[in-house]
Amino acid sequence: MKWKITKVFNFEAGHRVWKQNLTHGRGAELTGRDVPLQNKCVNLHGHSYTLEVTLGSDTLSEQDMVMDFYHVKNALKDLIDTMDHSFIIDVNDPMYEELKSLAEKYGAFKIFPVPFCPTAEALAKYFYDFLTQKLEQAGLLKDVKVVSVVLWETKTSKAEYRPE
Ligand SMILES: Nc1nc2c(c(=O)[nH]1)N=C([C@H](O)[C@H](O)COP(=O)(O)OP(=O)(O)OP(=O)(O)O)CN2
Repeated sequence: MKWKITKVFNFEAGHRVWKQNLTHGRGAELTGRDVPLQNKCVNLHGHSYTLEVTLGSDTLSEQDMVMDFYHVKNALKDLIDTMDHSFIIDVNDPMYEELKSLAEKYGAFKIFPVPFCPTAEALAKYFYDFLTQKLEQAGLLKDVKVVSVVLWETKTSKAEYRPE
């Protein structure tokens, strides 16, 4: 694609990687047996997420833009506002029902249910699919595509989803 633009978003959210399995998961062979393994990401914890959304096009609009950054921001604004300060939880997580009833009982925290373990990889795809659907609904997909979504979970860890 000839042009690419990137918009960056920040939000805070909690989650837990209930599927983390450092002992038997992919790559376990790379960590020495003598290293004490702690699946610390199964704990409820939070991140200051940074989301980088890249759109691309081979043509520019009448305004000489791929798309105004303002519109990119607004396409994701409601979703980001909803996820901000929420607890992102997999509906398949064994703790889901209990955490959901706690959230309902006390009304003290909002949960954001998703149908997958909320790793950075899976969340990056979630944002990709959401934005692609928005572009499709607006009839924009013939001109503009989502090129990639990068999600920073910590200062040292990010995941990228780029299907092509
Ligand atoms: N491939 C993935 N691995 C891990 C994910 C993930 O989404 N994808 N997530 C986690 C945890 O959520 C964790 O909070 C982040 O992991 P990690 O980078 O290991 O965090 P640290 O702060 O310990 O990193 P340091 O660089 O050692 O400070 C786990 N793995």
